[in-house]
Amino acid sequence: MESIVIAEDLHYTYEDGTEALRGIDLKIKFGEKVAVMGANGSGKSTFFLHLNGLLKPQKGRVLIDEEAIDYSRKGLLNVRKKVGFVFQNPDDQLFSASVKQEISFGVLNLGMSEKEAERRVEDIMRELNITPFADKPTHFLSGGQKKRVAIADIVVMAPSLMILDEPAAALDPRHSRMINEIIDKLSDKGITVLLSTHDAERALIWADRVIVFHEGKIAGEGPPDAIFMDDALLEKTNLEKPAVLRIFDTLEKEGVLRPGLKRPRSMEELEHYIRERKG
Ligand SMILES: Nc1ncnc2c1ncn2[C@@H]1O[C@H](COP(=O)(O)OP(=O)(O)OP(=O)(O)O)[C@@H](O)[C@H]1O
Repeated sequence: MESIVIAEDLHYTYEDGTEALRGIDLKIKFGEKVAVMGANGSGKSTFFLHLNGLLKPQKGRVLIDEEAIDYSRKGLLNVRKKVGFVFQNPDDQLFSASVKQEISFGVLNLGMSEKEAERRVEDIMRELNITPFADKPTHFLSGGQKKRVAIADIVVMAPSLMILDEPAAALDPRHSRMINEIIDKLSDKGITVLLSTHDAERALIWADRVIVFHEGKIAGEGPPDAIFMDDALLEKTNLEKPAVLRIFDTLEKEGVLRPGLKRPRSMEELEHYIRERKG
């Protein structure tokens, strides 16, 4: 089985007449790291809500693990075991009294023994550096701590696919770094990760594939270095070219770097090219 997600011709219009999705066709492979980009209101969140059955397409269909979503109660439970969704705002997700109760809630409902559930919860809390505030009420946590708990809440359920809606939004640089490291660990565990972000630099470094939403459709998709060199696409969809590619472009055009070098994904790679040239 190679696709964890198949979306076929998804259409969705909200009650007030907003056409949020206007024909989305997409496949996501197991283990892929996918960044979903696009302006505010382009349909990213609406699309995500279709992948765990929170919204049902008005036209088209979604297959998870190559099976069409069954929207019965039992079918949705089955989908939600496979697809974990981390909301943009943790306050929409966290509702238990303490951090530990919050993270335990879902696993206890999976029907495993209390001992096994406890072990999983302890492991995840250690891994995500949550143990020091395990007994705190969730509403007293800082934004960065809440975000980690919201992620732990989902990882503990061992989903095949994790969807994160702007995971680093509103976090300071240290906490964004922490979240990025956690996301790397998810991929290392073999979890397919789909995230929305406005951070082009991060998408360039991290993603296997970037998918660009525009007015409820997919305006472009491909490896990040190709997407971010497509000036017409960037212009149309209001995306910024990452600084590292802008500088690389200029250095190449000005003859500072020899032509034909592979496009760098990070400032470190670009620095390496510049140093190599001197030496
Ligand atoms: N509950 C709702 N009722 C009516 N319209 C909605 C609702 N939720 C979203 N929309 C509209 O649907 C369109 C797509 O919104 P969506 O939240 O999917 O975009 P997005 O790409 O995730 O945006 P952002 O980057 O701001 O999170 C927008 O025009 C939005 O105003």
